[in-house]
Amino acid sequence: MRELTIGLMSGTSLDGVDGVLVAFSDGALQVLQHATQAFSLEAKAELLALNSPGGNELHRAALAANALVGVYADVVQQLLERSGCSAADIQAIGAHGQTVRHRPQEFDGTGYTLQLNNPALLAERTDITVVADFRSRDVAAGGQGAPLVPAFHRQVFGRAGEAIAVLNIGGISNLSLLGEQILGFDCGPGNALMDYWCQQHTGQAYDADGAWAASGTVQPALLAALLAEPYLGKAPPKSTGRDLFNPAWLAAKLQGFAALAPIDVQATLTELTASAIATCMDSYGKNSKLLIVCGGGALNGYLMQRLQAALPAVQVQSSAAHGLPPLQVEAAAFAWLARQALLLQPGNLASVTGARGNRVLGAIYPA
Ligand SMILES: Nc1ncnc2c1ncn2[C@@H]1O[C@H](COP(=O)(O)OP(=O)(O)OP(=O)(O)O)[C@@H](O)[C@H]1O
Ligand SMILES: CC(=O)N[C@H]1[C@@H]2OC[C@@H](O2)[C@@H](O)[C@@H]1O[C@H](C)C(=O)O
Repeated sequence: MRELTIGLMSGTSLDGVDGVLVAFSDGALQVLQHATQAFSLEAKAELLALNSPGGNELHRAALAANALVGVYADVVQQLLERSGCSAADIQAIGAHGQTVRHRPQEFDGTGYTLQLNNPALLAERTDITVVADFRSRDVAAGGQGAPLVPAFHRQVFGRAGEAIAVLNIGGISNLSLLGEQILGFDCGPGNALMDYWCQQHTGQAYDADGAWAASGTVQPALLAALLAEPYLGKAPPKSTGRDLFNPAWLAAKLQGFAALAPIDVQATLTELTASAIATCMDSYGKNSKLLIVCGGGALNGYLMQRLQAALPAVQVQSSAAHGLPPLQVEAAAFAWLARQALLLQPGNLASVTGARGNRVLGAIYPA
C-alpha cells in the first residue's frame, strides 16, 4: 500500500521552508513533489533575533511560531495543489519547527532544545495529522537531540557492507557515518557564518556558488584562529548551533584581523567549513571512500571543490547523483520521522545522539 507523508524543514540557515510530499511503499521512499517558500525579511529578522536573549521573548516567540505555521500551511497547500492530492490522502505532516535554542546538556544535566512551532494550529489549518517536537524525547533520554537524520540517511543511502559518509551542509554541518556501527554528529559551521558575512558585505543572503569566496585568498592565521575553537576538537556525541557559531563568535575571532579584506574573510570562512568537515572525516570516517553531500552547501561549487581538495582519497558527490536533490533530503527525513512516530518506531539512534536508548520521537496532533 502506498502511504503519503509530508515533511517540512526550516533549518538553521533561516532561509525559509523546504517541503516534500513523499510516497512510502514497501519500505521504499519516493519524493513526489518539492515546494519551498522563503521567509519574508521581517520574519527572518525576528527568528534570527529570537536566537539570542531579548525583551518579551515568550510573546514574540509565540507570534513567530504562528507566523512560521502560516508559511508551513502555504507550503503544504502548494504540495497538495501540484500533486492533485487532498488533505485526506495524506497520513501526516512532519513539521520540524524553527530551532531558536539548542542546549541539550545545560548545567551538565538534562538541558533542552527549543523549536518554535504551533502544531495544533498547523493541524487546524491543514486538516492533516501533524507530528512535531522530534528532539525533546532524545534530550530527555540524555541525548543530544541532534542530529536525527543519520537513521534516515541509512535508509536511503546505506549499502550493506559498505562504509558511506553522508554530509548535510545547512547553517550547521552534520555528518552521518554509515557502516556496521553508525556515528553522526555536527561537524561545526556550515553556511551560517558565510551567509552572515556575505549579507553584511555584499547585501546578498548567500554567496551564490561560492563565487565571492573563490576570488578571495584564504588567510592562514585567521583560519588557524577559527579552527582553534574547542568544539571542533570535541569527541562525539556532540551537536551545536547558532548558540555557538554566531556573529559574536566570529567578531571575537576576528579581533586582531581588522585589516583583512572582507573577500579574504569569506574565502577563509569557506575554508573553515571545508576544513572542519575534512577533520571529522579524517578522525572518524577513514573507511568511507564516498561522501554524499546534501543541504544548500552542496550547491556551493567552490565549497564542494575545497571539500574535494581536502579529502583527496574520497569521492565527494552531491546527493542529486544518488537520487535525492540536496534541498529535499532534510524535509524528506522529517516525513520519514513522522511516519516512524505513527508506527511507534524509534527515530533516533542512541549510538549517534548518546541517548540511553532508541526512542519514538515526536508528539502527534491528530487531524
Ligand atoms: N546556489 C547556491 N550557492 C551557494 N550556496 C547556496 C546555494 N543555494 C543555497 N545555498 C546555501 O544553502 C543554505 C540553505 O541550506 P539549507 O536549506 O540546507 O539549510 P537549513 O536546512 O536551513 O540548515 P540546517 O541543515 O543547518 O538546519 C543557504 O542559506 C545558502 O547558504
Ligand atoms: C538543534 C537543531 O536544529 N539541529 C540541526 C542543525 O542543522 C544541522 C545540524 O544542526 C543538525 O544537527 C540538526 O538538523 C538535522 C536535520 C538533524 O537533526 O539531523
